[in-house]
Amino acid sequence: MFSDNRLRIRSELGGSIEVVCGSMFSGKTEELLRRLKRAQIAKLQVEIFKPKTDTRYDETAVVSHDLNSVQSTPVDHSSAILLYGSNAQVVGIDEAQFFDDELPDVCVKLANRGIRVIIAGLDMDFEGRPFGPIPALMAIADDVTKVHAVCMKCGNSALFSYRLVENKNQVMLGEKESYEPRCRVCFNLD
Ligand SMILES: Nc1ncnc2c1ncn2[C@@H]1O[C@H](COP(=O)(O)OP(=O)(O)O)[C@@H](O)[C@H]1O
Ligand SMILES: Cc1cn([C@H]2C[C@H](O)[C@@H](COP(=O)(O)O)O2)c(=O)[nH]c1=O
Ligand SMILES: [Zn+2]
Repeated sequence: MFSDNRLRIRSELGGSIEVVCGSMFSGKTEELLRRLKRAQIAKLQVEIFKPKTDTRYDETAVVSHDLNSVQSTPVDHSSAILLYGSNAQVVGIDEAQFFDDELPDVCVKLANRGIRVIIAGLDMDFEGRPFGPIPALMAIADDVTKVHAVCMKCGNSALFSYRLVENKNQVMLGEKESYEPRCRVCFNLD
């Protein structure tokens, strides 16, 4: 399991960028919430953001598939995080794949101010293509954690999000009715 001790010490010195990525249902939001909860227990000032467009479970809260949740600030552009996150010691960002291409620069600015930035998002879309700013964030991160779901076809480790409905738009909000996690073999079956 990821240990945040090393990064916590580093963040006191100069901030850091952590990325939690993987397929849908792989536990990205749970892992983000776990790290943020530990920061809150440590009495650090925590601010959480998500894209305004992500209204799937709730307009404002970040909610995991197991319905654990925490209040957040929905923003329509990554630059707003610089403004609203200015007093934070730890900034959490969920569903980061939906943000604009300025998000990596915003995260670097926050980290350079001494802030620990924890980002969760899909690394690949339903076609297995890199999704939004996540690949660029992975490149500049201090630490990248790739989590895996369970393949709904065979039970192996899943890294892809298979879309069950006919829709070719890259962005299509949904959950179990529209997507299932699959391993590489099962993702390429049909
Ligand atoms: N196929 C699956 N593989 C793993 N976890 C699953 C699966 N289907 C449902 N879950 C549930 O989803 C939870 C993870 O939810 P969440 O953290 O919101 O994932 P993510 O943010 O990566 O989509 C798991 O703890 C588990 O209870
Ligand atoms: C693969 C894929 C997913 N989405 C959407 C579907 C969900 O609303 C979110 C992912 O949420 P999770 O917390 O990771 O389960 O993204 C999409 O718009 N396009 C895609 O290709
Ligand atoms: Zn499989």
